[in-house]
Amino acid sequence: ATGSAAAVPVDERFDIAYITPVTIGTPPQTLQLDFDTGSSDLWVFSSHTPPSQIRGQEVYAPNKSSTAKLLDGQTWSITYGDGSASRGNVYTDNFAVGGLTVEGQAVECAQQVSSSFTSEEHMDGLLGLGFSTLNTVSPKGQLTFFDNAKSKLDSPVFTADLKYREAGTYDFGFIDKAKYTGEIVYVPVEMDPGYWTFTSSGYAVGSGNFNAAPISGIADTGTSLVYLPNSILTAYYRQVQGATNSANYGGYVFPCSATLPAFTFGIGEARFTIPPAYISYAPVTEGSATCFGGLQSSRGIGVNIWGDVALKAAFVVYNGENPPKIGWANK
Ligand SMILES: Cc1nn(C)c(C)c1CC(=O)Nc1ccccn1
Repeated sequence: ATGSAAAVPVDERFDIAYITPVTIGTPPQTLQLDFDTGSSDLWVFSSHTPPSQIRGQEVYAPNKSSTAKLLDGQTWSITYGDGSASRGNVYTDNFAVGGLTVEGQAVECAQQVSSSFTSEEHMDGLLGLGFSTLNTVSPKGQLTFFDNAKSKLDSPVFTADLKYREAGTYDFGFIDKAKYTGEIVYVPVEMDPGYWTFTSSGYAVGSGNFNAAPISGIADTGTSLVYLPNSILTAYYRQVQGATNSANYGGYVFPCSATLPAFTFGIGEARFTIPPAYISYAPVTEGSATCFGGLQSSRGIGVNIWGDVALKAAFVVYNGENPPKIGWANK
């Protein structure tokens, strides 16, 4: 079996996140979820979510699905690195992504969501594609959609083809040769503590020379920006007139009119270049002449994160074989 579904920017002006249509239950209920390789819970806005916390999101109503079953006594609670959080109870139901169906998928229903989720009106929940060891359901941890689907997939892989301000694709069970150029370069994945963690071979700022240095980090589709060691950030923003690391805005900002260099990162001998446009992420507030950078410091996070700003510069293969590996190709 295979599946394929669109990854649509939630806000076509800035790629804050990407949403993908899924169907849950019988008859099918369609929701738009943020596919997140940086976490492993599949949770949705639901009929159990307080109406005061819902602002336009679609909700999953298990009581309207003839195939929904409450997982009695199971609860979940997740807090993401940016402080956003949600929690609730758990049902199993039929779940499909782009023609690929899993029966008995654990669907975590939100009974509480934090304000940043309420304000993201087009996002009806998250679909975790990290390793199932990270799943927060207690006392019985649940499997991700990918882990449930894996045995029936033509190949135990999924791919992410995210794009700059336009719809991309998530494919399950196959690698579409039309989506990339050249060769896919694979590097090993360290699956502890449950992220898709790999090591980049180094970086270059603009047309500068390549700094060969191992940079460990996670390939995280659910995080908008790239978070790297401060030494790399200072090397980059030194090249940007008027750039400062602003305590006020919580990161590197610069005049939106500034000329930005590209940023290149290495995967083995291969090189991937993030164009300047991806790094001039967004005005700090609507209409401001100050822009927030797509490259930020990982200081205080504890892990480097290759988020959407980097992922959309490549075609990425998440290979769930044992041992897992991650493949990168230009496109
Ligand atoms: C780990 C981390 N620290 N900081 C500052 C950030 C932004 C992260 C990444 C993060 O929170 N990602 C996320 C958020 C919500 C849903 C899915 N992924």
